[in-house]
Amino acid sequence: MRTLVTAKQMKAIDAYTINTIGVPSMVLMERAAMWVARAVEETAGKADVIWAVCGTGNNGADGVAAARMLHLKGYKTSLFVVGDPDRGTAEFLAQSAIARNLGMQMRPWQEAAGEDCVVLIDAVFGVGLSRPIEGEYRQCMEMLEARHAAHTVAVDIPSGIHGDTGQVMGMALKADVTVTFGWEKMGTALYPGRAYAGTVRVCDIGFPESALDAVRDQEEGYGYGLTYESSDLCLIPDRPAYSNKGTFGKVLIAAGSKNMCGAAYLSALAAYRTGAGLVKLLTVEENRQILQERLPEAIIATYTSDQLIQGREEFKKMIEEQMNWADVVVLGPGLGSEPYVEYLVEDILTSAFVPVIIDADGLNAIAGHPYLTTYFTENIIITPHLGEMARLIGESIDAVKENLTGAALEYAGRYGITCVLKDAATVVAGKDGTLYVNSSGNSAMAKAGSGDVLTGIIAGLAAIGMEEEQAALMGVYLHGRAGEQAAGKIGQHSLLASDLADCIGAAMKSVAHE
Ligand SMILES: NC(=O)C1=CN([C@@H]2O[C@H](COP(=O)(O)OP(=O)(O)OC[C@H]3O[C@@H](n4cnc5c(N)ncnc54)[C@H](O)[C@@H]3O)[C@@H](O)[C@H]2O)[C@@H](O)CC1
Ligand SMILES: [K+]
Repeated sequence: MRTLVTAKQMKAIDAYTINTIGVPSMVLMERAAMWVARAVEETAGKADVIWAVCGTGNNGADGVAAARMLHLKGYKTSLFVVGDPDRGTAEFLAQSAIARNLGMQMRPWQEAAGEDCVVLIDAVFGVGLSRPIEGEYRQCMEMLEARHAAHTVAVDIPSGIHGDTGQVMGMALKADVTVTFGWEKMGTALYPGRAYAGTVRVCDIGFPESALDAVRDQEEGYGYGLTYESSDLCLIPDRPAYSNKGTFGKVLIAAGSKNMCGAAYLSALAAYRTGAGLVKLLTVEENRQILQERLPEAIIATYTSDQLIQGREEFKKMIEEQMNWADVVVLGPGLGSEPYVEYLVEDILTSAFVPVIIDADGLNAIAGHPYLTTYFTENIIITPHLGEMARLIGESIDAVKENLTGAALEYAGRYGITCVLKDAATVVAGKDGTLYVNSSGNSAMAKAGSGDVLTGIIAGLAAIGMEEEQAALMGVYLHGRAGEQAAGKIGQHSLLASDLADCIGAAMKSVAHE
């Protein structure tokens, strides 16, 4: 499990370490610069020209210090400054004085035009970036972008990427390696920042772990972000030897509509592959035969759309019985948009007292009939993609994209539910402010049916005993791991959602304790 911090949190950690613990700011900076210099040395030869392009804040000061270290080791290092050097931070002024005392020239960035650069140290902005990049800064960064250095090392975060949201603030510089300090920044865990960062190295510069606790919950009102790694797969419960199919939970999947049964099939398959003991598909009568053929392991229960509208009370009773049977429910894949879907959603939400994972058309029904949110309980997990989230909150997709974590946290907090907001780096927000950013998976998973598999995985994990929020976090991670396994076998372009489901077992097999 790794911690992710926002820019504000990181600044508070800096301030606490310096002011309360008493580690001098320059000591932290010297360590930071050593890691940056080391990353440069891994690729630069003594004959290669290295540029350190530095803003006048502390990110720039890191850059100046790293350049000085490389200069002392005999590398051809040029120092360029963007912004007014006389108005730099105290650390920037101190680092500049040291560099000059050692005979280094600090030149305005405009003088770089016409010179060569093999390795670029990007130290224009760090986590202090707070507004779009314009004017001189933009001109400088455009010049750097056009220069196409063979290798770019970003200091802390690629300049131009927002430390909290990963958004490009007007423009940003692409890095091959980002050397970051203390903890990984939210802005390089989320896209597009993640695509700009290259390989992220988290380097220890002496922040004590206690700094994390000391500044927790400051400003934002919620804690740190987290992301899983391989070793966290061991959080998935064991399968006890003395057990039967009832031990591993019963999943009910309310999904599919006339001529649409693929989503229901994929969700059910994934729930079984994740370990559920019994999976029942609740769908329209037209789907019975094909689903029975595709997945004979599943129990099939059906209804007709007429039955639903005409005999509502009868229908409600049937739904209540199904809900009593289930340990976990999936609601939505492929349900379509017929008027009866609203009633189906209402009846399930009012009679289910177990975790309910709502996806796709289930969410669309809720977006179209907002009164349905009044039935939300803490058992609910919603799994919207960006478009579904935009519909749920009545915003544009772009607005959701600009602040994925904010949108997910706000919605989860407002209704006291778990919100899985699906994107290339999926975000999960819990009712109490848990914030997870996923690090597994790949673009091969961007295909129809992938979301249906995710609902099945989360349901499967809940069925084998994980608490709903944990099942959502782990489900997202495991889904990505299955995608990595499947793409490795089948290839990035050819992967199908069913391959993803079939690779869940291999992904789970990498559990440390197996
Ligand atoms: N002692 C410390 O405080 C440490 C700081 N560290 C470095 O310090 C960085 C943070 O430094 P700063 O807080 O000084 O901030 P930055 O160096 O990231 O940015 C400098 C300043 O630019 C201004 N600014 C923001 N957006 C702008 C825009 N669009 N156009 C023009 N100016 C803009 C802001 O006033 C900001 O304070 C970290 O990313 C890290 O690299 C590390 O050396 C670790 C230790
Ligand atoms: K930077």
